[in-house]
Amino acid sequence: MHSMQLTMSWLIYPFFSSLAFFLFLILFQIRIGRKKKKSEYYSKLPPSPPPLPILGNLLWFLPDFDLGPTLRRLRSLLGPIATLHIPLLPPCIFIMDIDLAHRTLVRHAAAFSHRTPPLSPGRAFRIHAHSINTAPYGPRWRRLRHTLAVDLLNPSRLPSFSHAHRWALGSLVQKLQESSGSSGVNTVVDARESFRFATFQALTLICFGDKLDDSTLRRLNALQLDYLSLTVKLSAYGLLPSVATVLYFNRWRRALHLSRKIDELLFPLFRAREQAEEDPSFVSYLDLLLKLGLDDDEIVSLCMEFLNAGVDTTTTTLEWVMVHLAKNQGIQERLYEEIKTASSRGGDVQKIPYLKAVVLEALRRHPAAHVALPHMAGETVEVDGYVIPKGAIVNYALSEINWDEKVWEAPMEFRPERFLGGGEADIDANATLTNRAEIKMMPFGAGRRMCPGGGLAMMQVQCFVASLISKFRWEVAEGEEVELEEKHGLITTMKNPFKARIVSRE
Ligand code: HEM
Repeated sequence: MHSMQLTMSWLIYPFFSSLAFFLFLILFQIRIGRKKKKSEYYSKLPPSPPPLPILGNLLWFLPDFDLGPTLRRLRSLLGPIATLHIPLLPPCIFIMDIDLAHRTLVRHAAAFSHRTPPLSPGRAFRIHAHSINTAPYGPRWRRLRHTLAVDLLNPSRLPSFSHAHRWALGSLVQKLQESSGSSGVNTVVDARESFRFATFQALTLICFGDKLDDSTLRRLNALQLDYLSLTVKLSAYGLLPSVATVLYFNRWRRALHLSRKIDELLFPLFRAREQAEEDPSFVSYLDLLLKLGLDDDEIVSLCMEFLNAGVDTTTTTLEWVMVHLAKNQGIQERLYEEIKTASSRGGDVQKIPYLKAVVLEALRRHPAAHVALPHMAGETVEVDGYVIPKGAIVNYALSEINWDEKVWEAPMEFRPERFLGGGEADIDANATLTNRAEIKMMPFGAGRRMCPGGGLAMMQVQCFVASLISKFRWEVAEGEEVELEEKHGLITTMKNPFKARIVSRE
């Protein structure tokens, strides 16, 4: 009897919840339909594939909601600006061209610097509730962003974080050396896991100001990973929070539990830092946040955003650089020689143009985010004869921009030389990361909402690559194929993690 009841509840529960969901969809569609008819703007929206009744263009995301192929099809069918109609959402505009991206994000900055409202305000999601990326465009966002982008991460302060990179690299290199045999050869290294932990370690020091002990680091790392994977699973909250709470009650409870565990770990760090003596040579993110008069919930949210936004994006960029260096031994040897020469002359390795070019090329070829965080039009704007109405969701397809054949020769090839003098990106490497008129790619976005951590990420990846190349020769593990296939999630990663063979150079 018990098992029968259980089976029935499993059958009935999804049936009624799906029925409720579709009824809601139909009612909502009718409501949107009425509004659309009223609005003259809808006839002037950027082109869209013919929408189906109720489902709109939802089928464009099938079979697996993989945005990469969807954007490519959309661009080849409709050109550099297109609309997709998704049930329950305002029109979703996709911009897939550098010039259009620049005109909207930089020239019409005030209109396009808004964000869509955060997923859900519930307790379980408060970690996302107070962050910079979800903050509405306005004075609070400006104050928080200034704290991160200017007070903490302005270029003149970046060198003060070099001890964080040295600390993390020390552990990483030791781990790699220990795992290599007496011959100095390590057959297979699961690069992603080691890189991720080292990146996480460095960012925790910049964030919290103290070197966390190994057990705290590992606990926080595990909680952060759990929280990120739940965030993906709970993305349905963006559409229908109340339905999602019922459908995914267990996940919602887990998010609540995780969020409490994170508090238990972080609150004592906050109290300890409040008591610590100030060190003018190194100010952490937490030091700055504590001075803003925010409450603990807000500080947890901002610290977790720092880690969530920084760790996996930086790790995946580092992984792609190392994959290409292992695959292209010529590029690796040239880089090694340049690093050796600069070090022997006592020069700053970070300033080697070829090193920067290699990292920029990895960011161009494999942007960690194929689409920037969604922007929202804060006012109605006309672009190239189309109307982007107030409230529309505006998405920037960074991968399509970075791989545009009109801008880049053989865009799918890995050619760091593009970023050197005389190369096709005929602006110096730094300029590609600023708001200059002549941007050719935008792995960090552009305009007022551009990634505030770009400089730190560049510095960290360059520093890690220089050290890893100086200590070891990186090869593709025997019998392993290097596939450049990508997997889309919160960020885009390598589909099959990189298995490397490393040989000590010492
Ligand atoms: C390779 C590493 C990174 C990449 C590729 C990357 C990329 C991006 C992109 C594409 C955006 C969205 C821009 C837009 O919406 O127009 C963004 C936003 C953001 N990133 Fe990064 N990021 C990286 C590292 C970091 C790091 C290290 C931090 C923190 C220290 C960080 C913090 C943020 C924040 C707070 C935002 C939201 C900005 C706002 O809404 O005003 N990112 N990032």
